[in-house]
Amino acid sequence: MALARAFASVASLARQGESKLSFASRAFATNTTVNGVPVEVHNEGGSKRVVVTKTLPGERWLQFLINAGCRVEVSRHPDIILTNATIKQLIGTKCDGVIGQLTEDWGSELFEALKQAGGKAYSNYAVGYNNVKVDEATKRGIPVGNTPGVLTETTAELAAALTLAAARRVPEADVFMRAGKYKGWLPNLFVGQLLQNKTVGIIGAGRIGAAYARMMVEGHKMNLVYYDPYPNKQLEEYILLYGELLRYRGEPPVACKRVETVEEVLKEADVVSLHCNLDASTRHLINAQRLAMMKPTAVLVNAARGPCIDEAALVAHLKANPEFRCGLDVFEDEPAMKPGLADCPNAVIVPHIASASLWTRSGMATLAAANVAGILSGYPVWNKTDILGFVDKPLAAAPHAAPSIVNAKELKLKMVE
Ligand SMILES: O=C(O)[C@H](O)CO
Repeated sequence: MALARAFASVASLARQGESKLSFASRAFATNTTVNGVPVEVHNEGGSKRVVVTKTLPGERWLQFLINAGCRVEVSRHPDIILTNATIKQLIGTKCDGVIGQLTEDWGSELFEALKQAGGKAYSNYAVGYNNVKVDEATKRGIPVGNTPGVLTETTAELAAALTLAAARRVPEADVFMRAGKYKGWLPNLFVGQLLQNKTVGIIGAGRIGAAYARMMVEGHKMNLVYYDPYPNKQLEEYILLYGELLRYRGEPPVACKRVETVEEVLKEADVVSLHCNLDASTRHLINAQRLAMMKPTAVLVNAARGPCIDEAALVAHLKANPEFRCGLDVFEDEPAMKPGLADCPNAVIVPHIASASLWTRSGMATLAAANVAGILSGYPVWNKTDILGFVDKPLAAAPHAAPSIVNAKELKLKMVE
């Protein structure tokens, strides 16, 4: 405990030191326009030009770029989703690196513009990169960064929040209260589903899926059934040990089972949460046929990517099965919803906020900046799962590396040993 407290106070002192530094850099920011697009400029005299397409949270990320000698231009364009035309205006004729958003279309057009401007690095401000055609970047020799490791618990927590909110009908009850409809306690008012001792299913047992599974198994003593092409031995061992603890305490143990097909998860689980990447094999992974296999009282959660679910089929299923519930953080035609979804009281819907904790969003900014700064500084690629050295340690102690470059192998970039 004492050690943990000491560590926390050192980390907090380090953070205070950093924010003093960064207030200074914020104070020196100036506003200008680039090809008609308003931008905020930091470290005006920096020799490398880095464009950031949206304002990012936190301060530490800026220091990574400034320390690497970058002039940083942050777009102040009022549109929430920038068009390729606007991004090309921002890139202009000389640009060394870009930090872009998951809402942008990073394909041949933008990577060609970046290449023509002398660009050497791109980082997505996200762990997912289905908006990036990585082969188009690789073809042009441009490393592509992403931000793994800081979203895990935050995203899993939101998936768990959606699960509970859907199972226990929290938003419906909230709306009812605000409408002044509550006239007194009733045995049948907003009766939902108990999770304890039921079965949670996950599709995709990577970092986020496993964190969610642990939360649901440990928090609610649920059994786990999962589908993933690869077994997650760590997760299985964790649940086995937790089961042993329960057995030792005289309680029924929890069980964990990996199955060969998505269908087995859907048929067996009371709650199913998606934690897969979006690619051709997972587009409409959940369709009308598979929805029909699920229990009529099941809860379906998606904090991965919208197109993993055929959303029109889901709307039809929600309407036909009022006891079926879903919790959605992402949508097939984001930011739009399929017609009818907003009218389904059995759907809990939030605007892609699974990673929206301050620590995570600041950490994502730091990793994205460290990716671009690292590549522009000629550093090797970190290629390890422990990225806390970039986000939580004093800045001076951060590794001299680019934390996560998804096409590092294809580009034969040097890795940290
Ligand atoms: O891929 C990501 O990083 C998330 O979807 C952002 O919330």
